[in-house]
Amino acid sequence: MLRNELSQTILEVKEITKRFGGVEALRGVSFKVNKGEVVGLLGDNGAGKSTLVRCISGIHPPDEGEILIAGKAVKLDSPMDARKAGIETVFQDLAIIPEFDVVQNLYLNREILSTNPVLRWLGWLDAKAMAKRSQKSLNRLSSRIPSLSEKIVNLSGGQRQAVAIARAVSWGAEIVIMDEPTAALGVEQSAQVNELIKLISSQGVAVLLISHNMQHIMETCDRAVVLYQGRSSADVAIRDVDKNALVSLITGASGSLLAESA
Ligand SMILES: Nc1ncnc2c1ncn2[C@@H]1O[C@H](COP(=O)(O)OP(=O)(O)OP(=O)(O)O)[C@@H](O)[C@H]1O
Repeated sequence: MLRNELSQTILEVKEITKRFGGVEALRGVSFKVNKGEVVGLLGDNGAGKSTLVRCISGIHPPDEGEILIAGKAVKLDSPMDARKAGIETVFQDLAIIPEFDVVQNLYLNREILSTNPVLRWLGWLDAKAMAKRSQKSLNRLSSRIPSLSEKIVNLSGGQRQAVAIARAVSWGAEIVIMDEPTAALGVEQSAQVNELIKLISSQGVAVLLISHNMQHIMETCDRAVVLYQGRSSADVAIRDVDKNALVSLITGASGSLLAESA
């Protein structure tokens, strides 16, 4: 049974430390995320959440510590390294181009070239193949995007999130990190994003969710990891806490609460 549990750990962050000059933004942070699990990454302003996400996304190399994917230590020197390791990050700006349509955004920087050798040589894209695969990615997310040829600029905030999440998943992500995915959304669209998160986790994709919205965390996450002044101060199952307890952990009022085995 222990072996089964271990084999389910998709991401492990081990004793990560990151300094910026004299500022120690992360001080030996450790936690695990299992396959298909939704874990909230919580912490007050300046606690170290963004720095930790940047370390896991290959943007900031940590000064000390290790990142393991499926039990194997990985060196993430660039966002491409992280992507190759199965880590996709959906940042708040979503990194989508509003003037491009859904398909163009799903295939940004990884367009499929035409199968015809001459057209391929000329750099022609296989629009049909891209549209087919895009539809598959979006179907997988049961999304309500009206049309693949719709420009992003015409989509709602929730639909844009769906496109960004679909792209992350269609790149074969084992773990998707989402930075405040519902911050700019209304109630109904937030609920749709929550549904998407639950859907991809039910398909085995792990999600690390940064949010200041306790309701969102309570509704969506299985577990929460709390950072306090650059340290992991709590690792709790959501079923064991309520909103007030989470807030106390974030503000440091409850002290440290680390699970024996996350
Ligand atoms: N590039 C940088 N250079 C210097 N200091 C930095 C840099 N990035 C982050 N820090 C510092 O590291 C600490 C952690 O910041 P970080 O942005 O990771 O926190 P956070 O939890 O994401 O906060 P917020 O919720 O406000 O975004 C802060 O003291 C911050 O000032």
